[in-house]
Amino acid sequence: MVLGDSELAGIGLIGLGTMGASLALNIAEKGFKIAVFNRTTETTRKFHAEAGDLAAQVVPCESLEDFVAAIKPPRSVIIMLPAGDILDQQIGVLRGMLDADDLIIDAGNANFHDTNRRTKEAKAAGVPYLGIGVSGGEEGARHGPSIMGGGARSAWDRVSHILEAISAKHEGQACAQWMGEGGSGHFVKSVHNGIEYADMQMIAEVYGIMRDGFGMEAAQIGEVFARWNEGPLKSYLIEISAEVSRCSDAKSGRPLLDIILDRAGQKGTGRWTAVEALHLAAPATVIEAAVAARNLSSRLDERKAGESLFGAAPTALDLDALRIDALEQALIAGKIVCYAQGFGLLSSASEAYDWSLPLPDVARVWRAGCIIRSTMLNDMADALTQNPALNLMFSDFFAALLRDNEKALREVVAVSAKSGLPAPALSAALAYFDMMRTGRSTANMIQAQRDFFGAHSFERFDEPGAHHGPWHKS
Ligand SMILES: NC(=O)C1=CN([C@@H]2O[C@H](COP(=O)(O)OP(=O)(O)OC[C@H]3O[C@@H](n4cnc5c(N)ncnc54)[C@H](OP(=O)(O)O)[C@@H]3O)[C@@H](O)[C@H]2O)C=CC1
Ligand SMILES: O=C(CO)[C@H](O)[C@H](O)COP(=O)(O)O
Repeated sequence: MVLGDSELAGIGLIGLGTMGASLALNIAEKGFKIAVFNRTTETTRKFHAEAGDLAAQVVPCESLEDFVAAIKPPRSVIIMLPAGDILDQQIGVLRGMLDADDLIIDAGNANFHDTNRRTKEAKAAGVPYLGIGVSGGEEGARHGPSIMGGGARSAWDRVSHILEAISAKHEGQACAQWMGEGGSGHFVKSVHNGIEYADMQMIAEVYGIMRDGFGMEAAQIGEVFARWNEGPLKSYLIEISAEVSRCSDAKSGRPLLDIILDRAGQKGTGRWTAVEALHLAAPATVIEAAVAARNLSSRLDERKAGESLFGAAPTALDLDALRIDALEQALIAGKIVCYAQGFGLLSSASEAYDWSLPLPDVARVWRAGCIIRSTMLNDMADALTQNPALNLMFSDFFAALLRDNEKALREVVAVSAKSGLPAPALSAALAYFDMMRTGRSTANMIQAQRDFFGAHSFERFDEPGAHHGPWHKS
């Protein structure tokens, strides 16, 4: 296939799966001619055949050679494949066919350590590389995702007009931004996903209280979520929780939610976030609890064995013991804590990796297009603009909101604990809140124990320096 100059595409995309296909159509729709390639040729043909009016903007390629030849140099190529070795293999093959100034953009989810490595490898080879996080699922990719860029600024500037054009807009502002060097964009996306896990888990916990504690039907629960979506919790995840709760199964006529197996999948992004939080000693306990809850959910047989052994927890709640409103308020408080931890983690990483992550801009980029978009993120952007270094929980706006809702979080965690209804993420949020407002903690006991068994020393309130105890060991 030999194309004339005017027929060449301005950009290329490899991987026409859920995200890649939607992103390619979005790019085409915004007026950029795009060459596409997919491992399975049939998918490329089908994609082009179904592109409708946009087909003219798409150059379908059945070989990588044709794909490379179809893009105008210096080329920009987006790769939208599963994370890991697959990506390294694709980069390896592609790089061998590209020119030195051709830009490769990994737009899939990636462990930021891998992106750091790939960026270094690209730099050593003198070729440009970007790792960008894209959020919004299939719909977002098609009509406007949130985009978190990472890599050399000069490489970002080459394609920023395209990425901004295809991104979601919040009050006219593009939700696409360069976050910093190397793997920073993928790190921000990873934390986005960690927060996504935590938001989803906390919603699932209040769903459990309504289902198992209050004995509410899925449709009734859906009405509650829909109502909450008109208040401070207004967000995409609450909106879709209402929708999935109200959905019926065509086959059985039952609520679809009631026949979905309670075993959560995961592709690893939440785990990457939790692992990195531990690595950086940044408390992200709500995210960690959410990742653990997914891991635990997959142990279906073990959970069933546990139920046979210990009996299911007594779950029936006295409706008077808890108000539905308290669940909404608990979610508000839990959400604030979770985001405070998420932004704290970003701040720790920014310092550790010398990134200068623009935290207010992270909040801004998350306001539209992405899975965790919510009205609260607008207030977070404002609070972080005032003071990006301050724990979000301590900002005037969120401190006031926490004061109003903390009691309900405590009430919900206490009642669920007493009733045997698991609420690990909400409990983690409450424990963090309580620890963060305890000036005199119990770590003096830990220090004494450490010094006792390992001569690790401790500090004193009344004297500087390192001290040892007069421990009498037998
Ligand atoms: N789904 C989502 O909501 C989101 C996904 N992402 C990320 O986007 C990326 C793509 O995800 P998604 O579109 O959902 O995935 P899909 O499973 O829908 O598509 C995967 C794509 O990768 C191709 N592929 C798989 N294995 C190979 C291989 N060994 N060599 C070459 N091509 C291969 C597939 O080609 P073939 O047709 O030949 O199988 C297909 O085009 C991932 O990194 C994911 O984490 C990011 C944000 C949201
Ligand atoms: O990045 C995403 C959303 O933002 C993807 O949908 C991702 O796959 C979600 O993570 P998991 O599969 O682990 O639930």
